[in-house]
Amino acid sequence: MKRILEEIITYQQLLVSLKKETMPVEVLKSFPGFSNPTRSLKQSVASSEQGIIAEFKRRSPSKEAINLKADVMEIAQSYEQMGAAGMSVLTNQRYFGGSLEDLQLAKSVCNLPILRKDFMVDPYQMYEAKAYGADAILLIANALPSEKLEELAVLAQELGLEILFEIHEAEEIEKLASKHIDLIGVNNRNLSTFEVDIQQGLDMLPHLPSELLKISESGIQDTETIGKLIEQGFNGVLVGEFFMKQKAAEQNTNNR
Ligand SMILES: O=P(O)(O)OC[C@@H](O)[C@@H](O)c1c[nH]c2ccccc12
Repeated sequence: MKRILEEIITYQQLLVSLKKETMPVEVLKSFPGFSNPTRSLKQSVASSEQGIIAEFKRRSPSKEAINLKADVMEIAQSYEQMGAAGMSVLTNQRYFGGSLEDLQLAKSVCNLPILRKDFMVDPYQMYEAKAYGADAILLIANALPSEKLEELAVLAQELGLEILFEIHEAEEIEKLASKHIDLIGVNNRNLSTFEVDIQQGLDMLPHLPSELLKISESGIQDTETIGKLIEQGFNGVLVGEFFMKQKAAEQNTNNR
């Protein structure tokens, strides 16, 4: 069942071992991004009405093409104009058609806090995230053992990166101490079957620590659903495909 997730993790580990050779941590530390102050995603979500984290995603394993020709700078600016609280950028090339350069470009053209959306498996990726301008990173409960999650979280915090901790089942919250969590993401999509169940995410709300900011992630396809999720107790939402498809449709009409 966990096949695709396992495949991605194995691939990530291999990729990281190659990158460590070509771009050592010492080099990453010399990137200008390293001295950037953090734009707080947590504060931005907390002070925003709907806490929208808008995602940049060209394709995905569950959908293939979403918006292959998307221009990251244009979209970053339009997300900011639309009033998003933050932007999530997929940096995974193989499965999502994204890159760290996309993240760097997004960061450079808007003032939104930027989340590096990727499968984090190694401390190296924390340095990389910081170097390319991320303000926050994603840690997926289901992807790693507790000890590894903690190791990555400690380093991320040392580097000034905030943490969005993603769970799919309420019990997974126990895999990482809340002192390491800035935002908790409830993924409505099962990463093994790709099935989406927004109600299941809503049902988890009473089981989550009340002091943490809660984000409903994935499968949100209209503004009514955003309103409903916020009304029922989420502090924010993470929306990718819906916005990226809208942008693709706008592009088509403009080019006609
Ligand atoms: O495009 P959607 O259905 O609105 O979903 C966005 C986001 O939640 C999704 O991309 C996502 C959630 N968790 C992830 C982990 C890795 C990669 C991607 C994701």
